[in-house]
Amino acid sequence: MEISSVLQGGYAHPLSREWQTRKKIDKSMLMYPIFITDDPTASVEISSLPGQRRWGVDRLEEFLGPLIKKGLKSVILFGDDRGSPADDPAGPVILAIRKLRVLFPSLYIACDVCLCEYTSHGHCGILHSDGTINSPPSAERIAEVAFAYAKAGAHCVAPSDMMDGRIRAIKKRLIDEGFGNKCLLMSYSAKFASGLYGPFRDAAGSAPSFGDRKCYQLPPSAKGLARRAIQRDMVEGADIIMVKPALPYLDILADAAQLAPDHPLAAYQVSGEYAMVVAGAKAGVYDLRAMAFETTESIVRAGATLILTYFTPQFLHWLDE
Ligand SMILES: NCc1[nH]cc(CCC(=O)O)c1CC(=O)O
Ligand SMILES: [Zn+2]
Ligand SMILES: [Zn+2]
Repeated sequence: MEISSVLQGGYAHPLSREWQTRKKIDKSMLMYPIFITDDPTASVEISSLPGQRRWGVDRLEEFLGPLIKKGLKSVILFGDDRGSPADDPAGPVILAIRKLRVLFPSLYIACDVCLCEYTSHGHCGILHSDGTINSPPSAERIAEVAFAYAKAGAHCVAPSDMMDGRIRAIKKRLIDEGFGNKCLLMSYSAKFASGLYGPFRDAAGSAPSFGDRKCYQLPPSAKGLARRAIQRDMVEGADIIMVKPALPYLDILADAAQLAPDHPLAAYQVSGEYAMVVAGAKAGVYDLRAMAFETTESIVRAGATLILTYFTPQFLHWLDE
């Protein structure tokens, strides 16, 4: 089947149908990033991300139950486990997907797909012996992991690796396996090599052990590359286009809204943006709530229909006031 003829994966769920329209910030636009660790009983503070924790599978009910009562609609799962492959059936992310589907049938479950949290070198793809990226097998491996998450019950797979060809490889794999009309494909399309991922790399244990990610994540000033990546991913079958980080890249978000007016648009307010807003408030520069709203409303104004943010629990509360 032609990749461009399969649209149903993008609106198979009531929540992904909501993301098809642009509007003011509301609870359905918030996707909460959570870190699943391999110790099932763990609940461990992440010092670089104030207020956020790593959670074991057995603790998810007490953690998410109250948030779902307040209106949490969706989460995106990140795993950290250098000792086992990303698609290990007993790995933390797959166990969490299965558990959440049973515990909270209405919760929309997206999964970040990458290799860096699971490889010894901490890079997002498979490397040649000289340390450069080997794209074709990387895309195939990423597609295999994405399919494993879809099969476990994920509503959405979201590759953050930035390997060339992975969107086509994943979409094709989902279609070939009969998941084309069930699982949404959200592409981290315009993902920049940013200094704002530091707290996340701490949390997920995914800092590269040598070198950096500049050969696959985009140079911060490369507007043209970002536009080409967005257009490429639309052609390859992405159901949602994402820009990441959010606040320093609002022009890219506005470009994406213009290049992809018919796609839902996601923005990732990343770990360093969150840490920055919290730190500024703590230093008395501004009020936390006011600045959380200002930054998020700016992201929506630039064109986002979906926001991945660590402020989600606080917004669920603030939006009720
Ligand atoms: N591919 C790994 C990944 N997936 C999401 C983030 C960043 C998320 C955040 O900072 O909140 C990163 C870090 C990176 O690429 O270095
Ligand atoms: Zn990742
Ligand atoms: Zn990665």
